[in-house]
Parts: sequence; structure tokens; C-alpha cells
Amino acid sequence: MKSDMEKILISEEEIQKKVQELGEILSEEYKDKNPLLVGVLKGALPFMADLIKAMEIYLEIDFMDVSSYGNETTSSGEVKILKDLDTNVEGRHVLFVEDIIDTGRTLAYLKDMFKYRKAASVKIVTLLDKPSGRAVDMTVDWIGFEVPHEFVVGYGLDFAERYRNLPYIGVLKPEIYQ
Ligand SMILES: O=P(O)(O)OC[C@H]1O[C@H](OP(=O)(O)OP(=O)(O)O)[C@H](O)[C@@H]1O
Ligand code: HPA
Ligand SMILES: [Mg+2]
Repeated sequence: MKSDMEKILISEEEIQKKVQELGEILSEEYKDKNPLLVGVLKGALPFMADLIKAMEIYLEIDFMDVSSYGNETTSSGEVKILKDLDTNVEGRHVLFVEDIIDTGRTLAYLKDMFKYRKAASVKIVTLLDKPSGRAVDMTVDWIGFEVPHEFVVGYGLDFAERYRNLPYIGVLKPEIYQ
């Protein structure tokens, strides 16, 4: 798989160091709050798994699976819920865990939905932020790394469902897309 990569943007060591730092910050922020960490499938899986092990506080986890509605044809930001939570979020401190915020549509929608469901707080931690892709205005509370306007893969992020298992973040060679 490494031969498919044009370049590595963020090494495994850099990711692991950042995840530990975020874990410490979030542990301080959420101690005594029994937060509910919500991973957005499938991309958030590796980050979520490492992040919760870096948090030494009481917490709960759950997952959602969503798919973007229409993409190019609509800018409504509507997303289809493929798998909802098993947990009631009323009065809970919810922390969404994402691999990447690109247009921002997925999380803008989920954030609004959880406020409507009366969560006590709704915040977002993302490993990667691609601000150049943003289509909707939204606040991201904690960001691991900013990435340039390129399609990135690895550590949860896929191209055609592949490369999620890479321990680093990189950019594929152009011929892989063809
Ligand atoms: O900010 P946005 O433009 O909404 O994009 C970000 C979302 O897109 C990707 O998920 P995708 O829908 O590809 O599903 P996956 O995690 O299963 O790959 C990524 O994991 C985020 O959830
Ligand atoms: O750069 C990306 N790579 C993989 N999946 C994505 N989903 C949104 N942006 C990206
Ligand atoms: Mg994807």
C-alpha cells in the first residue's frame, strides 16, 4: 500500500503524539461530566479507538452512521441517518469524534439535531480539518491538524473504501484515482 502513496502528510508518530495531547485536554474538559463520545462511522473508528484510551475519565461511547444527501445537487446540508444512537442524549454532554471536517455539512446537521434532542452540550473534536473545503459555517472545538486542499487517506479516511487501515495520513499518486 505504501507504494500507492505520493507523499505522507502526517506520520504515525505525529498522530499518536497529537491524540495523547487531545486526550489530556479533553479529560480535563470533561472530568465529572460523564460525556458521551459519538463516533461517526466509518472514518472515525481509528481516531475514536486511540482517543478514548488517552482519556482517563469516566465516559461512554456510541456510534452513528450517516450518508450525505444528494451532495452536489443540494446544499441543504441534509444527511440521511443510517444508524442512530442507542443512547438518549437529553441532558448529556455530547462530544462528536470525527476523522475530518471538509464541507462541514455532516457535523453542522448532526450538531443541530442534537441540540433539538436537548443535549446539555454538543462539541466536536476532529483529527483533521480542511478549512478550504468548507461550504457551511460551523465551529469546530478541537482540531488535531489542518490539511491542505487535497484528498487525503489513511487512519480511517478512505478512497473507495480502501486505505482506512494505514497508521498515517497521506496523499495518493494520481494514477491510483484513474
Ligand atoms: O465535512 P463533510 O464534507 O460533511 O465531510 C466529512 C465527512 O465525510 C467523511 O465520511 P464519509 O461520508 O465519506 O463516510 P466514511 O466515514 O464511511 O468514509 C468523513 O468521515 C466525515 O464524516
Ligand atoms: O480528503 C478526504 N479524504 C477522504 N474522505 C474524505 N471525506 C471528506 N474529505 C475527505
Ligand atoms: Mg469516506
